[in-house]
Amino acid sequence: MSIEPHSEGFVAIDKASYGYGDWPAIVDQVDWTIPRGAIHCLVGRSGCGKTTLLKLAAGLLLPDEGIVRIDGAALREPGPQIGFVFQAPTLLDWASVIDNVLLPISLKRRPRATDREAALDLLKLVSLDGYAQRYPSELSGGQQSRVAVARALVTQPAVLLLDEPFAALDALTREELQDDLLRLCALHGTTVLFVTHDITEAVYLADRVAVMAAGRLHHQITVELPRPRHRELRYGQAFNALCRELRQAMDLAP
Ligand SMILES: Nc1ncnc2c1ncn2[C@@H]1O[C@H](COP(=O)(O)OP(=O)(O)OP(=O)(O)O)[C@@H](O)[C@H]1O
Repeated sequence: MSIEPHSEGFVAIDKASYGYGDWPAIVDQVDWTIPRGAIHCLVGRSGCGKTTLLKLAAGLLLPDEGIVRIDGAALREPGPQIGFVFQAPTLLDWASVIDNVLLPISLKRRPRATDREAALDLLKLVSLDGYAQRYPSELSGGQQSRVAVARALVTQPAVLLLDEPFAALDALTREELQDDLLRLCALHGTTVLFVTHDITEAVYLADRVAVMAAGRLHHQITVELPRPRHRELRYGQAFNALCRELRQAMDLAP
């Protein structure tokens, strides 16, 4: 299947290539656009270049060729319009949960009462009501991931980039966090690019899923399942057919 860029995109990756040092390109001529408020997932085998593409979309790396645009403006460095969630929650052990959530703000200025209220609201939305004064070591892995999601959203970024954020969690906790994420992103109209190894996670979350192999996007599927999404969806025929199609695309990719 050929990959046609959409004519409009809030996140627009245009013929982007990137190689580390003198090595061959790890991301190779990738075109991808994500409309405002859409959730796109990227799947692919280990080492195919997913994280590198995500770093290009975050402005953490600059493409050797091509360009990344956010809302029409060329991306030259990470900015407040972009939130990032990594695979490990990377919380500060010595700071309370609320101070961890407020970190992106306190790196720039003193948090105000309204920032604290926003952080407490986010904690409520990720089922951590009453945990604000706890410390990361007192939380389970799933709770730490919830704090990391709240922290990424505290500045209300227009774009949220996630790199296998729930990979280390058990299946039930992962499903709960997927629901939390969908709820939060729908609330703020956040545009999302989510990297995962998990085909069912990709289909459950996404409007569109791309398969990456050897630095290129080889296949894309549109997920036309209704929103808001509910757990029962995972047992339906349409859901399973999409998972099968994605699996086949991954098997066929070089
Ligand atoms: N800083 C770096 N310097 C040199 N090579 C790198 C660097 N970071 C990544 N690579 C190489 O780039 C390739 C793609 O890495 P990347 O992390 O983008 O893959 P990935 O698809 O996210 O993998 P995974 O699913 O295992 O996280 C790999 O071969 C990796 O060894």
